[in-house]
Amino acid sequence: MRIARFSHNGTPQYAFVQSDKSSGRDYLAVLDGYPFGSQPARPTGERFELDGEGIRLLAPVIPSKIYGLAKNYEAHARFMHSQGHSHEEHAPRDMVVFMKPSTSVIGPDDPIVMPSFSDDMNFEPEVAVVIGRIAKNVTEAEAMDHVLGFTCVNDVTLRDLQGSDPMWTRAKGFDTSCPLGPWIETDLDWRDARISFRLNGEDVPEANGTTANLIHSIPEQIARISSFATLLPGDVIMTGTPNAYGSLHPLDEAQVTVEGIGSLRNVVVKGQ
Ligand SMILES: CC(=O)CC(=O)C(=O)O
Repeated sequence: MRIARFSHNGTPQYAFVQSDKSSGRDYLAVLDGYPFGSQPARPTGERFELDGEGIRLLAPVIPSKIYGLAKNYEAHARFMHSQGHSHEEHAPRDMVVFMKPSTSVIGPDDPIVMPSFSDDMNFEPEVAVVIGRIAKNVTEAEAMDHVLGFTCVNDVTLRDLQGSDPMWTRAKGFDTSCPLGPWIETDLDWRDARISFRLNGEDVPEANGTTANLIHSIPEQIARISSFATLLPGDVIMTGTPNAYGSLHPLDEAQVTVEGIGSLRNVVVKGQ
């Protein structure tokens, strides 16, 4: 099932994304509430065409917290090293977790604003986990019961500041650094979710990968993070960049695709 957050003439609402087989069109079946918690939201009967007038998809959640995994794929760790962005040739054995603030989140088709204080902005396509139920000290075996679903994320990173600042707070936490969407897919094969990236409509095969190659699995990530912080409904975990990253410049179109979810598209604009 696909759960989208959208606005119709400015009012944000949740909906199931449904395909009408006879017309071949996609619809938003409006829900009577929030898709988290013990009372499941139900369709109200109202529906809109997905590409209808006045309809805009929004980031599927406004998380209280966004965690990110760094160097969670061996291919990515090796790529970072080959670019001179990391001293270590291999991925660290221990999990490396960082955060982005909620103000970094943007939705599908929202602009990524390249800050004037950076000359080196990179895309990082990833699978994002959306938490559905409070998770505190959960085991790996229990972890997936706390997940609502999955979405696409672009962990946009200012590589120059990642090297020069003592922390990654600016490099990974600036406004618009977390494009998220297009919706939450609840039925993903998360053990082998295929990630790909297109830049200005062209495939970037060296950025592609699959969650089958994760070093720390999704249940392991949830268990570890919930051992030091309470994960709330709507919180997001970015599971890691599978492979190469690359540069983004003003006017570039960045498109993250996860097979079984869909595509997240954003255009870069120059900031102040
Ligand atoms: C150091 C990084 O930027 C690595 C990262 O974010 C990743 O996904 O891996």
